[in-house]
Amino acid sequence: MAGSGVFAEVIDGDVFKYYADGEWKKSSSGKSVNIVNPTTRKTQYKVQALGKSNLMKYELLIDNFPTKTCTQEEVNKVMEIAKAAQKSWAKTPLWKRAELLHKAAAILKEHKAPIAEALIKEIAKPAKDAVTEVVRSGDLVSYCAEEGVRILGQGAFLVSDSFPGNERTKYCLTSKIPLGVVLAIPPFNYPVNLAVSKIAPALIAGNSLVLKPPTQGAVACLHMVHCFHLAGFPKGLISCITGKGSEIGDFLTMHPGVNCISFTGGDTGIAISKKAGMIPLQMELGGKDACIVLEDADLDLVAANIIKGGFSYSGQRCTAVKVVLVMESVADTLVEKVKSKVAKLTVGPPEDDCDITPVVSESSANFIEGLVMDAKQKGATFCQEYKREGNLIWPLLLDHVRPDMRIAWEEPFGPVLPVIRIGSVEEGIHHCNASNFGLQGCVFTKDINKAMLISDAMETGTVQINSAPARGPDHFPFQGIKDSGIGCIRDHKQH
Ligand SMILES: NC(=O)C1=CN([C@@H]2O[C@H](COP(=O)(O)OP(=O)(O)OC[C@H]3O[C@@H](n4cnc5c(N)ncnc54)[C@H](OP(=O)(O)O)[C@@H]3O)[C@@H](O)[C@H]2O)C=CC1
Ligand SMILES: O=C(O)[C@H](O)COP(=O)(O)O
Repeated sequence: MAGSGVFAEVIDGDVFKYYADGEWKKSSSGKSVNIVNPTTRKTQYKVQALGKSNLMKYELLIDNFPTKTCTQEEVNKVMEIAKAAQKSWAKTPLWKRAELLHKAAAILKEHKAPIAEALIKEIAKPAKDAVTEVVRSGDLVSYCAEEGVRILGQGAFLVSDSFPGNERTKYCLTSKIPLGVVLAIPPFNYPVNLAVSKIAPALIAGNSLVLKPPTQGAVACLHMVHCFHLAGFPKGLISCITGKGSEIGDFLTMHPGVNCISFTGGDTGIAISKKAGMIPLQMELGGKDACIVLEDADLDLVAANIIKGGFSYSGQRCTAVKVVLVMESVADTLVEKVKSKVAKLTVGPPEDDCDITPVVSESSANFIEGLVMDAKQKGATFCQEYKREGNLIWPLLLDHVRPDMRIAWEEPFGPVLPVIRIGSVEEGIHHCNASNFGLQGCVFTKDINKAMLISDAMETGTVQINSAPARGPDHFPFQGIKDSGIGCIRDHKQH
């Protein structure tokens, strides 16, 4: 159970502690943030928080750090310690860094049950998917350790006479060096996996790491961090600061002690990019992944992939299929096939491992409902009746969606999928490229030549051919373009 057994020291009374300097601590702010269970809509957990009063002092802090409240001091201390810990970590042999990461991965996988439980309670992730997220995260940590040893173990040797006008009078040796303190901010939908995808590469490369977990998902993250603690990483190398992003986000992202920010989330990432100073940024942001369906496509395969791509974790994936662009001549058949599969999706609590579970928050459910009502008002065809109870929204396919509807462009992050009927492939590509997002997309056709041409024409980081968009397996390159991200490995088309 979360907060018990080896995790007992992570909690004090009913409030989870934050992690700094190799210890679990209570913030002297005396404040906590409630984590609301999306299913029961009641407080499930509490974590330490920076209070509003700290935020009011924020401007003064940015100027010259004169007025310190306790929690400001706590964060500053974390940054100071992280810097010091990084210096000696960078001198720790690569193989030793890898050894510790392998150990953390094993501990993480051993303790998957309580971490998965937190994912079920905090973000309503279906039970099996919650376990998968933890196991996949452990595997990713190990993979980073293995690859890191190889990649970081290599450098380059250059000689001067390979450049015109030079004699062989100079040699150049290069190797990869750490950045320093990396600030990692993952989103709610994969809090553990998208945290370790930042933590493991940063650590193997000799950086220290300050994690600001998403509020929904914070308890799962704290448990994950404890696995790194149990593995025996040096004090101060990893810290985990909890609190609402809206309250502590600016303070952290503009902190002078931070040397790199790795962020995954929504538009917040664009705001951070504008505010952060001249430091490397890695941004994995939203998407409006298009699924282009040609006349010759295997429609059973398409329907199965639309269900998997559009409705897994209730559509709360950046890589979810978020708009279907289907040729008019096969649209009726495809919509019927998808409709019959939607009818088979189970709807209910994550504990029962239902396909469709409550979305993360009431505000998220309200936002989704707003998109649905806009589409209704503008004449979209509802393939199912719209139904909502609390945060639980039944899966909904909207046919005959037109570009003047918000759902044609906006990311619902919920189990609602628009279908736009197109008269030509060019029309589909045009819609895809008119989006401000460019994360992934997919194309379904039996003609590989057409598939390659269309995937080249789609302005997205990745295009899957005859398969739904997906980030995993986790070692595949993953990069969004336009408003979907910067700073990751880019320009890959998967087939
Ligand atoms: N491209 C990709 O790889 C992925 C992208 N996403 C995208 O993430 C979004 C959904 O995730 P969601 O968690 O709602 O995204 P948000 O952008 O709302 O939040 C992401 C993280 O940022 C924190 N945060 C909030 N405000 C600030 C701030 N001012 N400064 C710094 N940090 C802040 C949040 O903390 P708190 O929770 O406390 O508010 C959370 O940890 C979708 O748009 C989705 O497409 C999701 C997964 C993968
Ligand atoms: O939010 C997301 O979409 C995750 O990064 C998805 O990972 P997956 O596509 O491998 O499930």
